[in-house]
Amino acid sequence: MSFSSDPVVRIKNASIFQDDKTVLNDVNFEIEKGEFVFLIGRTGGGKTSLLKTLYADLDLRLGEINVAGYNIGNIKKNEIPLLRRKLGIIFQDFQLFPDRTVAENLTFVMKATGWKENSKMKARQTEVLMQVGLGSVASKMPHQLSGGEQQRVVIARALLNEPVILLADEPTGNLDPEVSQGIFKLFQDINKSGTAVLMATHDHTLVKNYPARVLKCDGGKLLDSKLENFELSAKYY
Ligand SMILES: Nc1ncnc2c1ncn2[C@@H]1O[C@H](COP(=O)(O)OP(=O)(O)OP(=O)(O)O)[C@@H](O)[C@H]1O
Repeated sequence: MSFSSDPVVRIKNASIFQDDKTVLNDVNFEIEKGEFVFLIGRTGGGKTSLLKTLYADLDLRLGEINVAGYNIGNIKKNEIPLLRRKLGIIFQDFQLFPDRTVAENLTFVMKATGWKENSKMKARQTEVLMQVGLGSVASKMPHQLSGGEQQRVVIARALLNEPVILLADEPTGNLDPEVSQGIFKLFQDINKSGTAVLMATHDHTLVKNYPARVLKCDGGKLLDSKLENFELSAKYY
């Protein structure tokens, strides 16, 4: 059972694996409702693996992880879609279907997560598209949108089910600096409205300019700026 004051993410003594290799050892942290947290570290340091473990894409073999009230260590296969309904996942692997309109892309996710009534689906789509600053793109194909607009649609899709936390892997990667700024501002706005954010990034300018808690994958350990000071400058990640 989960209570409204419980952290959104709670990790105790967990190890993160890729195949038989331990990527991170003895990971411990909590993320509270509405918190904003950066996840940094060198390429191959384990950011993506950690995020994938949180949404039950990688098995948890050691330690305890609780996400949005689900115990990831013993989650059943048929509970995984229910867990993911509570999360907004923004990953390179989850791009838009190129052969479907924006509305069809959103409808696909909604049907897969239990939405049935067309009128309600349409209303919610309009809401989330407005929230990400896109008024009139529902009937467009992804290729008719700029990279930044496509990323906004991906974020809108992640918001459809009012997630308690957004898990984002390099959401501003591959975008011009100015467009990245706009996307980052959108994450800030979403966070201000109460959704927690865990964002993996290599963009040291963002991390430097926006004071927030930082978790850093560093040599198989996860450091937490809440507990210790560490170097944030670019040359270290
Ligand atoms: N599918 C996979 N199968 C086996 N090993 C993998 C797989 N994906 C990643 N790894 C390994 O796991 C380790 C952690 O990789 P991970 O992708 O989590 O790091 P990262 O910090 O997200 O890196 P990047 O910043 O480049 O995205 C690396 O040594 C990587 O080679």
